Amino acid sequence: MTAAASTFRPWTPPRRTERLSLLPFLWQSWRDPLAIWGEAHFQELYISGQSPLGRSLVVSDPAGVRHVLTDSAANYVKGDLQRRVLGPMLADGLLLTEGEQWRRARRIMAPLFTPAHTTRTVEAMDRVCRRRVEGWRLQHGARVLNIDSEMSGLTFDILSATLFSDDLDGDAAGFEKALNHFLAVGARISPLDALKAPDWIPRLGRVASGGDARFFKERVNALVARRRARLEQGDAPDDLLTALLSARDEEGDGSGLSNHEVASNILTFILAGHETTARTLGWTLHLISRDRRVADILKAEADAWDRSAGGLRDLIWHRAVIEEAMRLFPPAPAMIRQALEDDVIGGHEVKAGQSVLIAPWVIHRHEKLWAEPDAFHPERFLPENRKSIDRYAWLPFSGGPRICIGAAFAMQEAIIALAEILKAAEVEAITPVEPRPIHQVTLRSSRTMRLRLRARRDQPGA
Ligand code: HEM
Repeated sequence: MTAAASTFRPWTPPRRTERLSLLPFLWQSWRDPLAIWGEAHFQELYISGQSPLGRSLVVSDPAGVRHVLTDSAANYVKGDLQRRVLGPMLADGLLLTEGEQWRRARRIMAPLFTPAHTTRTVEAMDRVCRRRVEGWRLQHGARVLNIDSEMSGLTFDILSATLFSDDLDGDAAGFEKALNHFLAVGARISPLDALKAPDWIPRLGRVASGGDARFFKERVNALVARRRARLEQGDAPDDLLTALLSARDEEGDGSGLSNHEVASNILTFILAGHETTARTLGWTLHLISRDRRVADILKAEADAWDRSAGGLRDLIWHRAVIEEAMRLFPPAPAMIRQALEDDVIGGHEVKAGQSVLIAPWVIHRHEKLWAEPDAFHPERFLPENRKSIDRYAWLPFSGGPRICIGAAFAMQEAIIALAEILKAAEVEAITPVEPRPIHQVTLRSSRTMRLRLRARRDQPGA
């Protein structure tokens, strides 16, 4: 690392030094699972033990992670917990299905998310980003923005424009409200889930958020039905929804996705795609607001970008800063897998049915895997340094066959959004108190993140 490298260290939650007994464990799992991690998790590559959830193995060794996610992926399923938490919304979408149902849907959808296919959306993404930045009217003075809601609105608008040509009934604000309520109330790990209580015992959070799930389902079902009708009339727009409805399982029996499958996947894209990218942008802007040197490098790079798809390749600092932000603040902080059969991972026995935890939050800040793990050093991800990072030590998008299908889409979107913001604005902190991460399905800020955006005065003609 160069002498001039940044040394900003974002606020890091305190780490436990003692074991949690059952009740505090259940309380923390519900309130904020980040508080469960202890000092040892960031020092040991395997932690096996009897947790209140039963026997589990926390795997942070890149070789062990590779074993679970890739080499022996067929032996590890997602398990009940994720399905119980997200099932009410996403039951038959790609994120939660398993076996042949998942394989067939992934085969059909994979060609729509390749980097080459994603490049076709650059212009639409850029249009949406410019519209949002112009809407801030920075020329009339600096503005303090609610970054959480601005970034959620932005990534929702991008999905809406690129996936379904803005054809979804209802405004972004309505969706954001329902989504926030669902994440804050419905999608928590209920102590009853953790204790594997039967489904007929109602979970309060899920009952309270039933309206959110209905709101989403009704809108998306109507969208799919409308589009199917337009396809039959021959006037459907050329976007991802049309592609989803037209795609066929060429390697299989040639059939397509049902309306229900398409609706479940649109909901999955909205939930898995817009919230994660919004949080990535929020944490990235927070880091930039605290590091003037990095901000200056990014502004120069953004100014040089001609808004072309080809020019995105030159935004190497943009990519590096976003990747470093996702290392420090992984939008999906933990993944759970359940072993189907007995196995051994890195010398540790795993019994059939046992849970295996892979936590990017822990792996990305592990003392054995990173130099200065809690410091913001985007240089790590510059092309000349990146090759020394183990593929399985940096997993914001997971790995193996169940790797995020939207990874190229999300990176492209985040880079464009950041470049458009920095072409126009300085990003400034408004208080020395930093936002604190909390794990609520995604890694969010425990209090609303606010930053000041000021029109840049150093641009030609400013
Ligand atoms: C920064 C943004 C994003 C992050 C950090 C992220 C992260 C992840 C992770 C970690 C997984 C694996 C979950 C697991 O194995 O338990 C995943 C899966 C998935 N993601 Fe993303 N994601 C992002 C953006 C997107 C976008 C933009 C889309 C769609 C437009 C998307 C759609 C999906 C889908 C459908 C899956 C399930 C894939 C499968 O199981 O085959 N994600 N994502």
